[in-house]
This record gives sequence, structure tokens and C-alpha cells, in this order.
Amino acid sequence: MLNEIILIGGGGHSKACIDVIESTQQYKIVGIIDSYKQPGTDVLGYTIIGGDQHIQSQPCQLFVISVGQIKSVAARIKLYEKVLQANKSCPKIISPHAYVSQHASIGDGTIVMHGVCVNAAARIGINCIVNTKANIEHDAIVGNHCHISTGATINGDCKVGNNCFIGSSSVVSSQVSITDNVIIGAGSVVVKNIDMPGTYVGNPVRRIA
Ligand SMILES: CC(=O)SCCNC(=O)CCNC(=O)[C@H](O)C(C)(C)COP(=O)(O)OP(=O)(O)OC[C@H]1O[C@@H](n2cnc3c(N)ncnc32)[C@H](O)[C@@H]1OP(=O)(O)O
Repeated sequence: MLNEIILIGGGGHSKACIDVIESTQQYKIVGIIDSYKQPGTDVLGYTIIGGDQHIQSQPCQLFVISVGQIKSVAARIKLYEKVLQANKSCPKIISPHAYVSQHASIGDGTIVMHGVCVNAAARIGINCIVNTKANIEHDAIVGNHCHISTGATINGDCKVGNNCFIGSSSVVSSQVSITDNVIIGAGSVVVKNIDMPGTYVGNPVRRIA
């Protein structure tokens, strides 16, 4: 029997989440919660059933945070905590088209999208997005509430702190550590440790904010 699940967030990222969730054949999506969309609005055949205030009252126990994340992780953290406060949970969701080593670990609430590789001994925290075709190499550590964007590579033994965004097709070179609350722009290359929160872009990266 399929487990019932509700998405929180009905924007662009939710469409990619729906595709991954459907492909697992483990869940039945019963609706989408989104405070900014009119109830009854359709998203890929699923209906907006209410706003954030309706999380608690749902009979359903399982939720997916399907809000995207680039410049700020605040919304994803707030919603994740709201789910836990309501005594409900966010399971980890792994696309059947991803490869996740049996020696890797993935935290609750993290979604691993199509085409991802998570190699042996990699560790990924809670409430992360590991987006399409990202590559998390052996022994890499990714903290909580991170978005490793489409096609990004986190190489062997690298460490990404909490609340980070690693932009599309970026490369974090081997054995590099990135502190908490860092944004790496699309197509950037990180070759040295980053010890200060902020926004970094380019090859090699420079801090812009
Ligand atoms: C499925 C999905 O769609 S997942 C989403 C994937 N999306 C991405 O990976 C995009 C990530 N976003 C970025 O890379 C953004 O450019 C950010 C967040 C790094 C910065 O955005 P902003 O703060 O708006 O910066 P802004 O666009 O004003 O650029 C500031 C400066 O940095 C430069 N810059 C911005 N991004 C980059 C980049 N990725 N590489 C090199 N330079 C960059 C700009 O050219 C500009 O330079 P200038 O001051 O000399 O003109």
C-alpha cells in the first residue's frame, strides 16, 4: 500500500519533487500546502489544499518540503520545523534513478533527485535538496538544510556546512571545507576552504556579498 504524503510548496521545485515522488512508487500525493496559492489551484494534477496553518490539522503524517532554495534557506527551515512541531515527519525521498551507495547516509527530509550519485561514506544532513545530476563523492559531508544544485560536484573528503547553497554545475575541489551559511554561484569552483559566511562566485571563487 502507498503511504500518503503532502507537499509543502507548490512552485517550480514542487514539480520536480512530484516527478521524483511519483517515480518511487512508494507514496500517494494527497495534496499541496501553499500559503501563496489559491486553494483549488492545480499543480501537475494535484490540488492546493490550504496554507501553512493547515499542516497540523491534516490526517496525513508525512510531508515533503517542496519549496526551492537559492538565496535564503529560511523558508525551508521554518516549514521543516513546523512539520516536526505538529508531530509529523518528513521522510527522505530518493529517486530510483539516483545511485546512493549503501555506505552513504542521508538525513530525514532530504530529497535526492534523478541522476544523482552519492558515493561511499558520504554523509548528507536533514532537509536538503540534492538536485538533478549532482555528485556527492566519497567521504564528503553535507550539513543540514543545504541545496546542492543541479550538476554540482562535491568532491571526496569535502565538507559543506549547514544552510548552504551550491550553485548549478559548481565544483567543490577535493578536501575543501565550506562553513555554514554560504552561497556558491552557478558554475563556480571552490579550491580553498571558505571560513566566512557569504556569497561567492567565479573560478576560483571570490566573495561578492
Ligand atoms: C533546478 C533549478 O533550477 S535549481 C537552481 C539553480 N540555480 C543556480 O544555480 C543559480 C544560482 N544563482 C547564482 O549563481 C546567482 O548569480 C547568485 C545567487 C550567486 C548571486 O545572485 P545576486 O546576488 O543577484 O548577484 P548579481 O546577479 O547581482 O551579481 C553580482 C555580481 O556577481 C557576478 N556573478 C553572479 N553570479 C555569478 C556566477 N555564478 N559566476 C560568476 N559571476 C557571477 C555578476 O556578474 C555580478 O558581477 P558585477 O558586479 O561585476 O556585474
